[in-house]
Amino acid sequence: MTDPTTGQGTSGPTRCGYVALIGAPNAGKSTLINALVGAKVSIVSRKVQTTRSLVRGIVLDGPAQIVVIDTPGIFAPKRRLDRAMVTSAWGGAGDADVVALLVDARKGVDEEVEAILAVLKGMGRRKVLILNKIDAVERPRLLDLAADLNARLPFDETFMISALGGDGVDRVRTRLAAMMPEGPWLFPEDEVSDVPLRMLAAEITREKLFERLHDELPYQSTVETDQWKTMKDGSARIEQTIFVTRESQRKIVLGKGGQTIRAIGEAARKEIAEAADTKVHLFLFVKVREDWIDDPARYREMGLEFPKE
Ligand SMILES: Nc1nc2c(ncn2[C@@H]2O[C@H](COP(=O)(O)OP(=O)(O)OP(=O)(O)O)[C@@H](O)[C@H]2O)c(=O)[nH]1
Repeated sequence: MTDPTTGQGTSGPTRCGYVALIGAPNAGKSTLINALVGAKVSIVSRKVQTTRSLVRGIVLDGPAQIVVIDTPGIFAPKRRLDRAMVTSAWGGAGDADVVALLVDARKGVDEEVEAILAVLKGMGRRKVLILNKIDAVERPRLLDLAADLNARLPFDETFMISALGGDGVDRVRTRLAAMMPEGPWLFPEDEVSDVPLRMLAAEITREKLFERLHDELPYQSTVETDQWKTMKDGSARIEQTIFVTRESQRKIVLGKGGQTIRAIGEAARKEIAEAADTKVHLFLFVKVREDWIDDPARYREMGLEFPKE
C-alpha cells in the first residue's frame, strides 16, 4: 500500500521516536511544529519566551510517527520559573532520538546559539541543523552560515527552510521519519498532540491576553482551565482563571467596565471552539496571587519540575 501524500509504503515496519527541537527564543520552533504537524498545537507569538511547558506535536509520515518536543528557548536563567523551563527543555533533549537545532538565519550565530552549541557538543545524540527564515536571507549568507555552524559542530544533516512559508518543511519531515528507530507507535493515529485540550485552551487565552496587552503585562501572568464541562447539547462550558501578581495588573486585565477581559474572552472563545470542534461558553476570572511564582502547584499545572531554589 502506498500513502498518496508521501508516496511511501505504509506497510512494512513502523517507526517511532522523539525529536527534541532546540533553539533560541523566536527562532520559530512553534511555527515549525505547527507546519510539521499541520494543525495548531503550539502557540506562536512575537513575544519571546512564550513557550513555558513542553508541548509535543505528533507528526505522521508514512510508517513513521515522530513525537516532537517543543522546548522553551535556552537562556541564562535567573529566576526560579526560568530555571524550571530550562531544566525541562534540556531534560527532553537528553531522552530524544534526534536533537534538532533551529537557528534563525537572519540572526545567525549569536551568544544564545553559541551557548546551545556548547551543550550540544557533549550530547551523544544524532543532531540535525535547521536554518529557518530563509525567505528573509540572501543565498550566499545562508551557505556561509551553514558552513560556519557545521565547522563548530558537525551535524548529521543540514536543512534550510521557511517554517512560515512551508519551504523545505516536507523534506525535514521525511528525513526525520527515516531517522526514527523501528518500533510500534506510541500514540493513536488520530492524535495530533498529547497536550490535553484544557491546557491548549489555557494557552489560547494566554495568547489573546498577550496580544491584547503587549508590554503592559509581565509574562508572569498565567492562565489555568479550572473546569471543562460537556453540556447536553454537546457544547463545552469552560471556566478559566487568569493569575496576575498585583492588583494593578488585575485592573489592566479587566479594563474599563470589563471591556478588556470581554474582548480577550471573545477572541479566546472563538479559537478554543475551533480547536475543540464544538460550541464553547467561556467564563474568565482574574485573580491576584502574589506568590504564584514560588508555588509548586502552579509549576505542576504547567508540567514543570519545581526547582528547589
Ligand atoms: N520571515 C519568517 N518569519 C518566521 C519564520 N518562522 C517563524 N517566523 C516568525 O518568527 C517569530 C517567532 O516564531 P515562534 O514560532 O513563536 O518562535 P519560537 O522559537 O517558538 O519562540 P518561543 O516560543 O518564544 O521560544 C514569529 O513572529 C514567526 O511568525 C520564517 O520561516 N520566516
